[in-house]
Amino acid sequence: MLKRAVKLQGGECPQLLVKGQAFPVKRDLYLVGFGKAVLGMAAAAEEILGDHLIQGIINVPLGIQESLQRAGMQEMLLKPRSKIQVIEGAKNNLPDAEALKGAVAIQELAEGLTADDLLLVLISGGGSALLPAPIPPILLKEKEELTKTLASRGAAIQELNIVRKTLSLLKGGGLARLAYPAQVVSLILSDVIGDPLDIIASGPTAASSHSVQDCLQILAKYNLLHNLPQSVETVLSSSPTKPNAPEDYSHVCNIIIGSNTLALEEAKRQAEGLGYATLILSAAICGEVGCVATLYCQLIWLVCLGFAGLGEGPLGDEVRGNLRQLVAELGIPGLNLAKFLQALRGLGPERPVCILAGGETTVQLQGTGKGGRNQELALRVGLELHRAQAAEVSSPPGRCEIVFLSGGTDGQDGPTEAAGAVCSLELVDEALQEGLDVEAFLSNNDSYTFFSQFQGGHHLLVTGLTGTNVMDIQAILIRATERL
Ligand SMILES: Nc1ncnc2c1ncn2[C@@H]1O[C@H](COP(=O)(O)OP(=O)(O)OP(=O)(O)O)[C@@H](O)[C@H]1O
Ligand SMILES: O=C(O)[C@H](O)CO
Repeated sequence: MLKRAVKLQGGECPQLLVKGQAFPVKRDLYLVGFGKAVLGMAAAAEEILGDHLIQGIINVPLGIQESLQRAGMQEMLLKPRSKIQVIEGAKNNLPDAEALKGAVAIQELAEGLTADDLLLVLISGGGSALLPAPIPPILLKEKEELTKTLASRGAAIQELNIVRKTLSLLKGGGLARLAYPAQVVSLILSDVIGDPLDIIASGPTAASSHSVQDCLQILAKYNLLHNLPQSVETVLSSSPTKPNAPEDYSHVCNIIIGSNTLALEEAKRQAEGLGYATLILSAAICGEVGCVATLYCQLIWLVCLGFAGLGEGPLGDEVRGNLRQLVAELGIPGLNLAKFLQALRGLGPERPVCILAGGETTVQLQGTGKGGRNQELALRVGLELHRAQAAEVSSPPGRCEIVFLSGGTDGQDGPTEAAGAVCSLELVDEALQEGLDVEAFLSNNDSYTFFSQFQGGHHLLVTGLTGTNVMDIQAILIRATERL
């Protein structure tokens, strides 16, 4: 994605070109980065920048270089004798001493820049844990404990990162302020619904749209306000001790070079190239995984009804009513369901249909099994389709072939080596023939174990680390299997 967005134009005064915007490289070009996908971004950037790059520092997840090396993904690794220093840390996405060391090094580099320098900042998901910079006297351990407790109490990423920004020297625009007066150009892979610049990796180069009040409200919401460490009380009660620097961000340009929306648009182009009539439902799918599975099943049923010429009848009306209720329950931001359903009406059985969507579901873990939200979603869709078919007491209206895929774009899904999984209408029956009870696996959140066993693991989606991280993607393929 970075190679598509970034070019360097040489000459008397080199220009960094990013998605049509030009930034003069007046003197020296520096690079910093932090996030799960930043190593691959830095490898691409290094190739483009060549000798123009003076120095770089990137903070990446512990062990990522070794795992990419083992996977033979050389294009995601820096060249030998690279000018970019790599610091690995934040094991299990939690800030640690190594990540703190890297954050200090990045802070020192930024503070030393002049008005003639250009700082390229590479940001991706996982960046918050990889750029810890607690405002003194807050200790790293205190900040880590606070954010871990918030997460365990169900705080959304937006809430987590508002608290992180308030307690950080570098988040919430702090890095950009420290880099002043250098030109700052941030290249961002968004892993947050809606691509909010000041929430992605806690917005180190974006003006924060939140206040200490917002932070206090979040801490109160999760019953944390009255047992905070003294250091956190001190910071919250005094005006944030950010370095004196201009409040304006005219020296900063934040550019999203990868997002779920961009990924879905590319997937749409690919699907249409394969002959599918393709629609994008949303890049903001959110909510409990079971409810989202029901939403997808109802959508699939509506397409099958349409193929059978029953879409405009009472059955179709019933399904559309269910969809409106589910979308309202999930609270999917920006989804215009009426417009989507209107577009769906235009699809007939003469062409196979592809429905694309993306975002991040939530899974309330009840069991002790192994899995991820994408594998769980695929298994739940398989079960929902089976139940809908049983309720229809026949095969789906109009005899359709259905395939559902859900995958994490970073190539990982939960603590497994799978990125996600694929299911079909026949999954539950075929599993039963192998003695596998889908409901039992789901009740134990054990989707990985199921897909590893079912049909020799062929329904597991295993991509390896992809070098990007723009949340999760779902693809639904529906084909009429007989002339209607
Ligand atoms: N056994 C399981 N079954 C279903 N979902 C699980 C299971 N174990 C963990 N999860 C879910 O996986 C999610 C963690 O996924 P993952 O490790 O891919 O990190 P992530 O949240 O996607 O991080 P990033 O956004 O940086 O990639 C958690 O939200 C958790 O609910
Ligand atoms: O690092 C983070 O804050 C999350 O991945 C959201 O960007």
